[in-house]
Amino acid sequence: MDGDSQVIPDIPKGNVIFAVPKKGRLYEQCMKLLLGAGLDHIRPPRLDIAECKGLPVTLVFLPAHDIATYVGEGNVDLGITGYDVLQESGEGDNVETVMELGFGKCRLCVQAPVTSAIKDVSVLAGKRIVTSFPHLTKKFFDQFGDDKETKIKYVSGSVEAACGLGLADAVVDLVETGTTMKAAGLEVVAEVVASQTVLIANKSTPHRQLVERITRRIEGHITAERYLMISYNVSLENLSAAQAITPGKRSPTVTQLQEEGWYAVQALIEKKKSSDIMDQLSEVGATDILLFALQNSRM
Ligand SMILES: Nc1ncnc2c1ncn2[C@@H]1O[C@H](COP(=O)(O)OP(=O)(O)OP(=O)(O)O)[C@@H](O)[C@H]1O
Ligand SMILES: O=P(O)(O)OC[C@H]1O[C@H](OP(=O)(O)OP(=O)(O)O)[C@H](O)[C@@H]1O
Repeated sequence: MDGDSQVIPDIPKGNVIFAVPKKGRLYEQCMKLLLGAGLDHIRPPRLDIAECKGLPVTLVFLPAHDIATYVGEGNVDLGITGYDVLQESGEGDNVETVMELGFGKCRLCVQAPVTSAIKDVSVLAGKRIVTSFPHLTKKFFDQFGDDKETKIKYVSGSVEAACGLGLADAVVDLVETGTTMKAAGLEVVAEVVASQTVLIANKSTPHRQLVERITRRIEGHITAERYLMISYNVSLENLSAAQAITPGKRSPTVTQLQEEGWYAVQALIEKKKSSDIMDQLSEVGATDILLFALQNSRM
């Protein structure tokens, strides 16, 4: 891959080119992630390109739906987009999924009007389907054989409106909470693919070391967001019960206190389980239970 892009000029030679969504659903969380990973940058007004401070990384802001194609074709080294977009792009052979990022979770589903009461998705083979994911949709309906050629039409957004407007018998669209689907009088008939946001890299990037460094930074930030450090004191007789509640990522740190028969324990715990864990520790006799946020981490 050629480091100096033909797509956007003025990219310093040797820089990693990292594509992130320029707007839409994933934008805010991607910006938070970049900041947390120390990829500080200033984006000049109206420009879709920014240099990172202190690292040879150029950010390019692109539509989420195009990012897998750029990474697959090698114009860009690294990218953040939905797993659904990666699958739709057909670039799986050229792109490595480096890491799942834990947000943007949704399901690409075949949806039909509730009034049609379709339970078996195969009855939609050969019918009119509207979607923003035509390749995945074709692949899905191909399982029912070539004889029933399903008529797949692409629209760029508001897919849920297609049945009500008479353009489609069913749609293939994303579902998260189901609010959009229900409001349009649709229901899920089948799941095509489950998705979340992923960090992807071109398999032949010449910047492997820098890509790995950025990956470790993002991983460190995600761990710091997902975990808390808990610390407590516990007597020897209750130590093993308490340790079983807080096994830590590898193992808890156990230190003997000056007071005979008492120990201080520190361990990482999942943020979402922290209240339950504190209750359980208290129940097995732990005292002085404290929780600390992590600023950042490297595992
Ligand atoms: N409701 C949702 N919940 C969770 N993730 C979603 C949802 N809708 C979309 N996504 C994820 O975000 C990605 C980008 O979707 P989005 O609708 O923001 O597209 P866009 O092209 O970036 O923006 P826009 O539609 O505003 O042009 C999707 O491919 C999917 O992975
Ligand atoms: O299950 P829900 O929580 O309702 O989310 C699903 C909706 O979110 C996305 O659309 P978005 O709002 O991004 O707009 P779009 O239709 O223009 O893509 C997706 O295409 C669905 O329509």
